[in-house]
Amino acid sequence: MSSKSVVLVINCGSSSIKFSVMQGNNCDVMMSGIVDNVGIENTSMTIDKTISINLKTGSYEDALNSIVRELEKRKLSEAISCVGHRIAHGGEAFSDATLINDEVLEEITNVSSLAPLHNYANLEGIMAARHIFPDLPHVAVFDTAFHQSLKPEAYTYALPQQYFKKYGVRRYGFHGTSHRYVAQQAIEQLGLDENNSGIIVAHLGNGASICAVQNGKSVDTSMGMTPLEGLVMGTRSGDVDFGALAYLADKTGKTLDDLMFMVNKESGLLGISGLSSDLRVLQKAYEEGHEGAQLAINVFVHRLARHIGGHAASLTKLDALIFTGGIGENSELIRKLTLDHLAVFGLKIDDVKNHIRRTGDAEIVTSSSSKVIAAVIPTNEEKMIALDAMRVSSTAENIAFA
Ligand SMILES: Nc1ncnc2c1ncn2[C@@H]1O[C@H](COP(=O)(O)OP(=O)(O)O)[C@@H](O)[C@H]1O
Ligand SMILES: CC(=O)OP(=O)(O)O
Ligand SMILES: [Mg+2]
Repeated sequence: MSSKSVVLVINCGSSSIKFSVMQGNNCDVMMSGIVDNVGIENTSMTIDKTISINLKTGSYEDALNSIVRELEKRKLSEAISCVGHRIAHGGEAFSDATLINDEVLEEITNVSSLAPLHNYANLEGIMAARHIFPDLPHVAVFDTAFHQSLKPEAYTYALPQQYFKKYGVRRYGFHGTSHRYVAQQAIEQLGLDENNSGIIVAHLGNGASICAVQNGKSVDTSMGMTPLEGLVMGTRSGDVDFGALAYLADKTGKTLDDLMFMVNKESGLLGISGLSSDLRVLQKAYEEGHEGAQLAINVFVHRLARHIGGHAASLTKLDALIFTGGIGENSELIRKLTLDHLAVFGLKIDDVKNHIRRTGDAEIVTSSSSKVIAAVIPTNEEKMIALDAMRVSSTAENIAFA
């Protein structure tokens, strides 16, 4: 491997580290993997979806060191030129990817209580990686950055303004790296005009959100101050009347922590179906007539369609609706039910195109008479993070990526 020509991308979750090593010139993936159960029992690493290794349970740094040993075996660690880190929340401080230094770390720490489930783990990853690779540039890529273009009317909660001014309580939005990547791909692959286009991206994974993209910029999004607002998700409730939760607290004696756990971990597809948060399981049960699975999928689709309709109102025109994420890319059923629900916008699904296996490029799933195009575009957050890491570190450190 030629010297300094690859990028390491790290995404530290609450108990996992996802990583990718990419070639700097074309972002081809040379190695990728995940360490599961970091800091708990049964820590294990899976590499390239095929190799499974049991690890001694330890800290994030121990887990990262195990990853580095695997990189060394493949003679990749010497070639790393920069490290890109996914950070969920950047608050109002960051509207673009940023080279990490002590000041930036402090800023990230300051906003981390806004997304505690994600940011503290992200921070642990940065600390460990900086310790292991002290001489490399580390770049933070924020989920929230793409949504910093939202106007006050889109990000303001109708609460007393003092809470925004004093505590930063406002909508921030998430999955921005995915929305940005997919919107760029949609403009390129569907031949849209970057300066006159309206796109809605539906990122549907375990976490799910909608983004309205006008002329390449985010103008509205369904997640809020935390990644809880908006769509029905695997285990998250999405929108719910706060009055309902206050009533529940009163009736059951549940504390705020109990309720936070319920709406984040026990709700969504899992809570409604009583069966699973995994859409593959629910689809099978739906076909077999399981009432909970049918209700969960119907509520998911209803909420999704309603948010798509609402987000369309934040655009000046609607050219395309793009499905992405594990569900958006793979679930023929969810796309079919959602597009049928959206007939009011003149969307018409083509069942044959919707059924065709995905290839990696934009694939249109609507018929030629549909007033709006709907397409599937696979997301690639890791690639976007790698591109950002190279862009930011090459400017800052004068590195050329061959
Ligand atoms: N072939 C498939 N058909 C339907 N749903 C799928 C399929 N493959 C993955 N999914 C769903 O995608 C979701 C996970 O999405 P993903 O984007 O991988 O999640 P994460 O947000 O954790 O990255 C799960 O609900 C899973 O059931
Ligand atoms: C912000 C967020 O919801 O992320 P994820 O989908 O990875 O949970
Ligand atoms: Mg994902």
